Amino acid sequence: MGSNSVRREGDSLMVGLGETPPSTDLFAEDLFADRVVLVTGGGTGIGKAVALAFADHGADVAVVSRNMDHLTPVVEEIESRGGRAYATTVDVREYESVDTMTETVVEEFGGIDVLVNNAGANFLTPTELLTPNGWRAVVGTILDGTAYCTLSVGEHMIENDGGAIVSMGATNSVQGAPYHAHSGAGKAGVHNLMQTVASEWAVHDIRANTIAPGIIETEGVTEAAGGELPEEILQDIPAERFGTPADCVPTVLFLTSPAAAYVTGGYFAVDGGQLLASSPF
Ligand SMILES: CCCCCCC/C=C/C(=O)SCCNC(=O)CCNC(=O)[C@H](O)C(C)(C)COP(=O)(O)OP(=O)(O)OC[C@H]1O[C@@H](n2cnc3c(N)ncnc32)[C@H](O)[C@@H]1OP(=O)(O)O
Ligand SMILES: NC(=O)C1=CN([C@@H]2O[C@H](COP(=O)(O)OP(=O)(O)OC[C@H]3O[C@@H](n4cnc5c(N)ncnc54)[C@H](OP(=O)(O)O)[C@@H]3O)[C@@H](O)[C@H]2O)C=CC1
Repeated sequence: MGSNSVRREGDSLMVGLGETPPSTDLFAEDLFADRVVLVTGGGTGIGKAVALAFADHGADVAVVSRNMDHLTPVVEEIESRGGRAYATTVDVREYESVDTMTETVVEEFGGIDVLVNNAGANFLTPTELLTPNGWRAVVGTILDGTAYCTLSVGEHMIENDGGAIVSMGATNSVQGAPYHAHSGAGKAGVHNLMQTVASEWAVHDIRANTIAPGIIETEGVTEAAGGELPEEILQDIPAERFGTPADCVPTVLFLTSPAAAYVTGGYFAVDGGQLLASSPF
């Protein structure tokens, strides 16, 4: 535990930089009762943790991605906890596929109240080695995918009296950094898109916000980093640890709940302080 933590022994509601408690210790059990939540990339990593948490708070949850093998276990897990869940495949880079996904989920659950644009892709590469296809694979998933899901589900939300959208950005969108040309540009676009949507769709009772995870330990980021997260990175993280999917969950739940009714167009880093400047001394 870092020296800046305030923590009492055995107290799960500590305030500080320790572990994030399970959302069920923080939010009402029925916070999302009668709500339908769609999580893209909901079969792995952060998306899976978010999908399970929404279900724990009463939501009907749809998880979508390209590969059913990732999704089926999440549906089974939610159903085993007594919730309702549904999975369907989608490639968020293809608008037709996205529109079919929206129709299918609306047909299954009768509507969509919350959209979590979580599907993502990344790999690290020197910019001069980035091929047009590599650019498209990443920017197509991050930016086109977020835009297509927002347009398709947004149309439905506009017709149906509102909703809340949260998109996963990344701290690498704030300033350029080596090996992130595609990912950084795509994530910057995601935040800008959420701000525009927030400004235009407030009249439709739709809120849109961006969450920027720092480095969250998942199989996806480990693969994107080339198989291992270098420990040296921890020197730049005041919390002195990598994040976990559980660290991202409460911010997603807060931003899509009525507690955030006046919060839209925002950018929320969940990064253990990674974006803060390092000491000049
Ligand atoms: C160390 C700290 C890192 C901090 C990063 C923090 C910011 C963000 C983090 C995250 O987003 S973590 C989550 C990442 N999760 C994933 O990436 C999971 C999904 N990943 C994928 O789907 C693939 O890895 C993919 C490559 C991103 C997409 O796969 P797809 O099947 O669509 O494409 P391919 O046909 O395999 O390849 C397309 C194109 O891209 C080139 N390419 C793929 N991998 C690499 C690589 N590691 N290095 C360089 N180039 C790569 C591939 O060669 C193809 O291009 P062409 O050869 O056809 O020109
Ligand atoms: N982990 C981290 O350190 C950070 C993560 N983020 C962002 O958070 C989000 C989740 O990251 P994380 O959990 O680590 O990543 P994962 O790799 O675990 O998750 C990515 C998910 O996106 C899905 N996906 C990828 N491409 C597509 C596509 N074309 N269509 C539909 N679904 C797709 C994948 O499922 P499938 O293969 O079945 O399609 C997978 O479930 C991403 O947006 C990521 O960029 C941002 C900053 C840091």
